[in-house]
Amino acid sequence: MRLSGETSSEDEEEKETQVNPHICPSSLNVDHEMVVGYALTSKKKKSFLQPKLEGLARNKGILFVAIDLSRPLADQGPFNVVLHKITGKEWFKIIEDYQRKHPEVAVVDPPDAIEHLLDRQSMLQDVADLNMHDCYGTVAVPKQLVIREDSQSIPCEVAEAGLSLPLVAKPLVVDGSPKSHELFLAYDQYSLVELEPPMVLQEFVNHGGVLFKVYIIGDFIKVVRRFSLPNISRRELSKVTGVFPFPRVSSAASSAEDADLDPGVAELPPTPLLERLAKELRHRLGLQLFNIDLIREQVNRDKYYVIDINYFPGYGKLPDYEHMFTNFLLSASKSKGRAGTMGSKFQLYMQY
Ligand SMILES: O=P(O)(O)O[C@H]1[C@H](O)[C@@H](OP(=O)(O)O)[C@H](OP(=O)(O)O)[C@@H](OP(=O)(O)O)[C@H]1O
Ligand SMILES: Nc1ncnc2c1ncn2[C@@H]1O[C@H](COP(=O)(O)OP(=O)(O)O)[C@@H](O)[C@H]1O
Ligand SMILES: [Mg+2]
Ligand SMILES: [Mg+2]
Repeated sequence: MRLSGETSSEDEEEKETQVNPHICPSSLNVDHEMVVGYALTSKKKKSFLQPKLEGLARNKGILFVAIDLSRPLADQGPFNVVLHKITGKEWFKIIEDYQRKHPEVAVVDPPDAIEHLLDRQSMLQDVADLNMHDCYGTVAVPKQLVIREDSQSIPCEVAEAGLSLPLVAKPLVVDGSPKSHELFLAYDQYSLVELEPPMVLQEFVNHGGVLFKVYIIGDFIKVVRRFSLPNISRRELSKVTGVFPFPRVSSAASSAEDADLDPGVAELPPTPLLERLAKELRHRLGLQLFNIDLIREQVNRDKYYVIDINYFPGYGKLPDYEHMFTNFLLSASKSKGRAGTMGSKFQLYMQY
């Protein structure tokens, strides 16, 4: 279905996407199949809700409407789908209450499932439990240790846990703040006392300097290559001491898609492995929108490690995300509608 009065002219299409997002959808004179309420930070809105996405969505009968955080959610809508990426207990409670009162709405995703990804220890727990050994490769988590307080005890704890150097030190909590992405490389365990807990210490894995970002949008999977930290040789390790901050090496600006890479490094992970990993994690995490940072061990090329999982990542930089996302929204809304008559327990299973 289309918005009424729609024409094929690009200019008009552009104008129509500018519909005031604060207008109550029921008051709009439009013929839309579904309304998607969204609560996103201005940064996320800018990177995700691009005119091309809004235009394509409108052609498929999907209208995006901004949720006004200063007004009760119950007074807004009606929505078929609610998309959100706002952290904080207050918002999580609002969205949970809303889902209880409106089981017919597909809330993407449930706050308790998102919360699981806000801590770098619980984030990787489900991968550790996966037991993926015979699927064109093995998928694991690098050995890691959580330090909650008292940095003086770190050298002992690292030795007791049997962690091998070098280590990557990552803030335990991931809340979208720049601080939660301030990571360090540690060449010796004694220098770790300089760092500020709470943090995770994770074994560094040589992986040829390229990382795979595996994007999941419901049933859709898309993988891209990004540059990452280069290998660290034994020689370098024996000569260097200290902890060193490093910048966001695998951001969108570090795409390795067009780089002239060694074929052994560039080769994408096997599709069956990615499909199984994505399916298992969707099910175990109870999430539809996330990405996985995956690296392949340099020496043992059928060994993969998940090092990071991000909720509602930067889809806007993914080629063709508009098609995948709009199709996902249509199916999320439909499966919720179908399952709505079958009781809420069943709805969850219907989505996987
Ligand atoms: O933790 P890592 O692995 O770095 O993942 C980040 C976060 O998902 C960021 O989202 P948020 O800031 O909401 O946490 C996202 O930024 P955008 O939302 O601006 O796209 C980044 O996109 P890239 O910049 O494409 O990497 C993505 O790489
Ligand atoms: N265990 C590891 N071994 C090798 N490189 C790693 C490891 N952990 C992180 N990195 C590198 O550090 C980058 C950032 O780490 P990540 O855990 O993804 O944190 P963030 O949430 O800030 O993206 C990764 O993209 C990768 O380049
Ligand atoms: Mg990452
Ligand atoms: Mg991350």
